[in-house]
Amino acid sequence: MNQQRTLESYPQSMRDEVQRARQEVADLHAELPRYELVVWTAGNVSQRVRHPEVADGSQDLFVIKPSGVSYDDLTPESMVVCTLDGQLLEGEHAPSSDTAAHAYTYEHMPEVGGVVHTHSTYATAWAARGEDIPCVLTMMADEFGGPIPIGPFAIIGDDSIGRGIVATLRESRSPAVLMANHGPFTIGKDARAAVKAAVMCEEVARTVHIAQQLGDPQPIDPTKIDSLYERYQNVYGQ
Ligand SMILES: O=C(CO)[C@@H](O)[C@H](O)COP(=O)(O)O
Repeated sequence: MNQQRTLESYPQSMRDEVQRARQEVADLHAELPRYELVVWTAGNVSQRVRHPEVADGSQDLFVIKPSGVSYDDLTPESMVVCTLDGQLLEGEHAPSSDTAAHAYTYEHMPEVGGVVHTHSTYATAWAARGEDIPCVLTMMADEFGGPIPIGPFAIIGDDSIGRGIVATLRESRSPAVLMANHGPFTIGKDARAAVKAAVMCEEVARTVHIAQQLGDPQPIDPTKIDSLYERYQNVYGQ
């Protein structure tokens, strides 16, 4: 009989990594209301936990927010641990309603270590319009390497949203996708990078919207976008 796996069946090194991820994901959720990216319980953050002894990723897990729990009540202990097929492995609460989307993204993009979903106002307004955010700011070239793409309309409940995220982001350098009529999903090497992408996505969505009210924003030459992206991704910072 197929034994129901539990976290206890993983080595201590993995359980230690899961505990660290619980703390990081709980802490990072505070950034979403702090940057006014969510209202009530909307939005969610997750982080992949790579199995230290199985390099092919097949035994990775991820830690995600519990569904519908107030941000004020989120703690490391309330976070939910899931397998890459989106099944609950450990947790007292039901996982986020977007768990399938996060799981599909981790399963099909092994380089992704963090996923974030928000309903931030300006990015979601662009998602409602069904239009890519054009790359007219150096900050967009830096962080997104080009336009922020629109993804397909997909209804929550199966892996449709995840499929749309992966299909869109595989064709773009952007770590953000605006799922049509829904809102932004972002990815990163870890959850903190995905949260940063969500913050920057909302910032440029607002600025480009304002620019369009003032006139016609001027596109940036693609070679300049490449140069800006390479610098920011490989030189900027410490
Ligand atoms: O977009 C949706 C629902 O359409 C979700 O992202 C909710 O806004 C947050 O759900 P939980 O993570 O609390 O289940």
